[in-house]
Amino acid sequence: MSTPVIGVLALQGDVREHLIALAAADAVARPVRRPEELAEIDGLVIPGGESTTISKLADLFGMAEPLRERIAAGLPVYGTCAGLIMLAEKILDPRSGQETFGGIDMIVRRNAFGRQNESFEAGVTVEGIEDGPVEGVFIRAPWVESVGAEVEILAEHEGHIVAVRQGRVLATSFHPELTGDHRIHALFVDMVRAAR
Ligand SMILES: NC(=O)CC[C@H](N)C(=O)O
Repeated sequence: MSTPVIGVLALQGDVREHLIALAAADAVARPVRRPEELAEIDGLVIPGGESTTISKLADLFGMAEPLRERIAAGLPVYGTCAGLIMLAEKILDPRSGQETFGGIDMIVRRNAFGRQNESFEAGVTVEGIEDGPVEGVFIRAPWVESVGAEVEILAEHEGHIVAVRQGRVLATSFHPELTGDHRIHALFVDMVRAAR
């Protein structure tokens, strides 16, 4: 089978780190900014950054609606941090005008672990990831406040949900793309392969 092509939503955030991690996990990775580029990818990563900005730019670039539709139609997606927020059905504390793409039946709380200076790293045991915990880098990280019946909880940190999966959509509160450990990207690449 040919190598899957995975886009990284390149409106704002740590796009480059995801491109590198995906390539290391044996995918063809490319930045995606325009609606027509969605037709050329087998899966999509929504990076970490600032979800209010990503939301605004997605509207401006005409990406919000096409993306919502592709995700609802089964496009495999992985969101980290701000990307996790963009995949929620509901944000507890949205900024005005902040909208999400949906994909996971969950309610998230932005900046739940504290502000920038309260960023931290911690080992996180993730369901389905072998060979020990991953290094969780939490930067103004959200947590998942609650999930619907279809959502699998893959990891918790201090009693808060920090990794989830619903069908072909995966999300983590933390940033594996910043660690050089590509196991979670490899899991996502496997999900994309299985969906083809
Ligand atoms: N590291 C991050 O992606 C931070 C997310 C940011 N706090 C937001 O609400 O979008």
